[in-house]
Amino acid sequence: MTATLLDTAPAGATTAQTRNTTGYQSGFGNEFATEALPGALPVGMNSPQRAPYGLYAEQLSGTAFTAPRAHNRRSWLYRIRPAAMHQPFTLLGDGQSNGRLGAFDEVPVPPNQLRWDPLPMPQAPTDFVDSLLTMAGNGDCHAQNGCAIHLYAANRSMAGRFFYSADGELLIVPQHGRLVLATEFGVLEVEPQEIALVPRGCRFRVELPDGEARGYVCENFGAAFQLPDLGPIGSNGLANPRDFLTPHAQYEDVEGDFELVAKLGGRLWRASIGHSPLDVVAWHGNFAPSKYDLRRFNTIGSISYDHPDPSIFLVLQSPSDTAGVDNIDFVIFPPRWLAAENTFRPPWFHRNIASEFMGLIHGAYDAKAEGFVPGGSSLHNCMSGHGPDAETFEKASQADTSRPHKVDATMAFMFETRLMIRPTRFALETAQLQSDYFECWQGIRKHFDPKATPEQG
Ligand SMILES: O=C(O)Cc1cc(O)ccc1O
Ligand SMILES: [Fe+2]
Repeated sequence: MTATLLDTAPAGATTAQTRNTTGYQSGFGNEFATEALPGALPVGMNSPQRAPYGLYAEQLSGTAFTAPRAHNRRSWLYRIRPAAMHQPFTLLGDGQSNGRLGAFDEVPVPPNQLRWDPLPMPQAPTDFVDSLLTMAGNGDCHAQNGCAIHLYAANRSMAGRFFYSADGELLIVPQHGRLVLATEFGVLEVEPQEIALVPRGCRFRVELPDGEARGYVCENFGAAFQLPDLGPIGSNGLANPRDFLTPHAQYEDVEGDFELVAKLGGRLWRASIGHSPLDVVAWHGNFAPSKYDLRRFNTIGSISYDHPDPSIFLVLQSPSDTAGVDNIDFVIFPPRWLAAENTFRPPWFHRNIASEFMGLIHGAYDAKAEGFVPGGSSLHNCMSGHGPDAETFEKASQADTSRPHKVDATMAFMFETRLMIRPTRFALETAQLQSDYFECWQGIRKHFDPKATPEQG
């Protein structure tokens, strides 16, 4: 958390739009320092009377000024024009993309298990921001707790348009198609099986190098995601800090009739802006976007008996004010060996205090034989009974557990939250909702035989 890394673009990189191809800076939440022009970062102070190259110095804070040092996040940006320079914001349409965004307090929360097919790709040209569709959420962005869970399915790059969310940090989980996130801090390229973290307030544009893209977004209203403590696991394992990659500074010196879209209070706002806000020539600090390849996760599991709690698959946590009870846990189910002996190896039947929104990036999920497809979603709310479907139960309860088995070619994930997850009206009314999901448990057979010996199970 303390390394200071300084990188400088090669001298002469003074084109209006720099394109940095030197990769990324490594480490989760490091004190980074990066400049696209040599000497653009002031030395020894943050706010000199005149910043180098005629740049404006601007601080972006991600935590309260007085937050404990270990949690304090802020960056200093040296930019061509300050972020304040834009026309006044007005609501973008109805501020909710015609009801597609936000509003997870409109319908009662059903205790039913819910599952959805993937969103179809749009017919009309639709960029990332316009495509955002809220499936569920909880807490309150005004109170900075809880989250919103959105899907995106876009077929057009954002052009002359920039976006930021003041409501929350964005955890973007691509499922289909790559994304180029051109941010104030530099450029992140992410593909399915990678994730991106965009800090609250960070302005960015989403380009689609494959022409279309689909995925999931968890908008974290609460404390920024952090790596979990490892306890007895030791000093390595799960998601290793060095695998989080942050861009080098990269700037655009471009003027035009552009649009800045802001999300605040669950509404979208638009302002005209006469220049690209991606004009940060140098920055330093620990509040910056990053990406992480989920395939680098060091999965740890049972090598004796019993299926472990899914907290063993925790990638990132947004803590709440209660220790160990997170606002959000981001958990993955990556390829792994199952070795537990005499054990029912897939996820067990369960009801949890926490609520679970799941997505599938590719492959199949080991608790469901069919119906949970890549790009699809499921929601099992607080105390809703769920677990393996009938087919999975029959197979796994008869399987040979004397040998390890590889769960391969899969990547599922879960946004698990402390608060119950409230689906939107859209989520409950869309044709993608699988009305027959409950059927997957109806074929479960009664095996109970009070005359059997206990060993016969
Ligand atoms: O419901 C699910 O499939 C997620 C899950 C997986 C697991 O291995 C244990 C508990 C749990 O909620
Ligand atoms: Fe579960």
